[in-house]
Amino acid sequence: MSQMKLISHIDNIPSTPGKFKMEKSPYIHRLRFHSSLAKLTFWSFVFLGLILVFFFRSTTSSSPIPSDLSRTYSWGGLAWEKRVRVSARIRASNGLLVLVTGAAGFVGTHVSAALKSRGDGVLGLDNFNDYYDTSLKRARQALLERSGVFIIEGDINDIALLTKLFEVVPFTHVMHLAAQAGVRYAMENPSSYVHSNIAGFVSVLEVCKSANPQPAIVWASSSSVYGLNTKVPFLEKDRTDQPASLYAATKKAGEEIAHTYNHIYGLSLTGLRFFTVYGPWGRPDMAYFFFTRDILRGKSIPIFEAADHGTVARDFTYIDDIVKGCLAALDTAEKSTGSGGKKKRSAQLRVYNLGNTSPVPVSNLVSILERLLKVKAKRSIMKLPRNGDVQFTHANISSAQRELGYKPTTDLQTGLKNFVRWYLSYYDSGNKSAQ
Ligand SMILES: O=C(O)[C@H]1O[C@H](OP(=O)(O)OP(=O)(O)OC[C@H]2O[C@@H](n3ccc(=O)[nH]c3=O)[C@H](O)[C@@H]2O)[C@H](O)[C@@H](O)[C@H]1O
Repeated sequence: MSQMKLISHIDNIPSTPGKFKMEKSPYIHRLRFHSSLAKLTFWSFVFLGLILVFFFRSTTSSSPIPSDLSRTYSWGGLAWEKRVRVSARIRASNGLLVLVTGAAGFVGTHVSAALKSRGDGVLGLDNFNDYYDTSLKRARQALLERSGVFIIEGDINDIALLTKLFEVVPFTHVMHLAAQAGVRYAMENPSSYVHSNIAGFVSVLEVCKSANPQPAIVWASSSSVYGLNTKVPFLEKDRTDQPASLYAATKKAGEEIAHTYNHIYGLSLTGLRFFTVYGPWGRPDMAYFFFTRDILRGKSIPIFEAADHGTVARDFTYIDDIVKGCLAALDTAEKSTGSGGKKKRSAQLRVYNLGNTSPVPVSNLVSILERLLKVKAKRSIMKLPRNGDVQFTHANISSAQRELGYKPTTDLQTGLKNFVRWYLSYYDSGNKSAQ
C-alpha cells in the first residue's frame, strides 16, 4: 500500500517543475516504470540503511555494559612475547607456571606477588575496567611490575588472546580471579556480571580445555552462593539454590559450569568460596574501605540493620589468609585429564569455603575503625536494603583445613590495623585521594 503510494508520488512529479506533461508512448511508459522501480529500490535501501544505523546506535548507547568492557586492547609482537616469557620464567625447582586473571584486582595482586616470591612463573591478565578507581589498579600493577610480574591488558572474553598466551607459555595452572565483584552493583549493571562471571569464565574454560596439556584451574567463587540459607555455619554441601543477588547467581552458575567442563573435558577445577576478603590494597567499593574514607572525611556512614534491630554480620577474612588458601589450592590441584578437547578419565572437582569462622557485626567493624583512626564515626542506621545483601555469613572451614591445610590466623582487629596503616600511607603520600 505505501509502496503503491510511493510509486504514484514519484510518477506524478513533472521532470521539469511547472512544465506541461506530454503524452507518453507505452515503450517510454515501460522505461519510466523500470527507472521508477530502480529509484524505489535505491531509496528503499537508503531508508533501510538509515533504520539499521539508528537501531545499532540506539542499542549500543543504551547497552548497560560499560564502554570500557567492550574496549579493544592491543597485544602481540616480539617484544610483547618476550615480556610474557620473562614474566612466566620459573625460578624454583618444581615451580608452577600460573596465569593469574584479574591480576590487577585486590586478591589477584596479592596472589600474584606471593606466587612470584616463592619462585613460580607468573603472568597476569586484567582488563583494567573502571568499576572502581583505575589508578589503584595501576598502582597495584606497578607494584607487581617491580617484582617481575607482567600484566597483559586484555579481557577474558578475548579467546584469541587467551589462545595466544597458551601458545607462548604452557601454563600448568590458571588462577582465575577476574570477575565483576560487588553484590549491590548488580542492580545497576547486570550485564557486566554476565559478561565477566559467566561469558568470561566460559571463554577461559574453552581455552583451557583445548590447551595441550590442559592446566588445572583454581577460581574465585563466593560466600554469597549461600544466599538465603539460614543453617550456620555454612558447609559446602548446604543449600546454594537461593541466591539473593545476581552476583551470587552468576557465581553459583560458575560452579555449575565448572562441573560441566570437569565432566565433559576432564578439567581439574577448584572453586574457592571467599568470605568478605579485606586488607591492604583492597577494593574501594567494600564497606570497610569506604567507611574508613568517610569516617576520615566526617561524612556519615550507613550501617545496615536487619528487621527488628537484627544484627548484620560478616565472616570478614584477611587477605593473607586467603592467599595461603589460594596457594594451597594450586599446590594440591591434580592434573587435568583431557587432551585434544576430550576427557581420558575423571578429573578432580572441588569447592572450599575460605572464611575466618568468626562473624563480626558491622557495627563492631565500625567501632574498631573508630579506635584505629581515632575519629568518631557519624553512624546512620539503615534498614538492610533488599538489593542483594544477606544478614550474615559464617564459614565452616573444616574441609579446607583438612585438605588444604587452611588455617586463618588474623582477627579483624589485627587485619584492620594493617589495612588502616596501608590506607593512610597510600592516600597521604602524593596527591592521591580516595574516590
Ligand atoms: O563474601 C563474598 O562473597 C562477598 O563479599 C563482599 O560482599 P559483602 O560481604 O556484602 O561486603 P561489603 O559490601 O563490604 O559489606 C560488608 C558488610 O557491610 C554492610 N554494609 C555495606 C554497605 C553499607 O553501606 N553499609 C553496610 O552496613 C553489608 O551489609 C555487609 O554486612 C564482596 O563485596 C563481594 O564481592 C563478595 O566477594
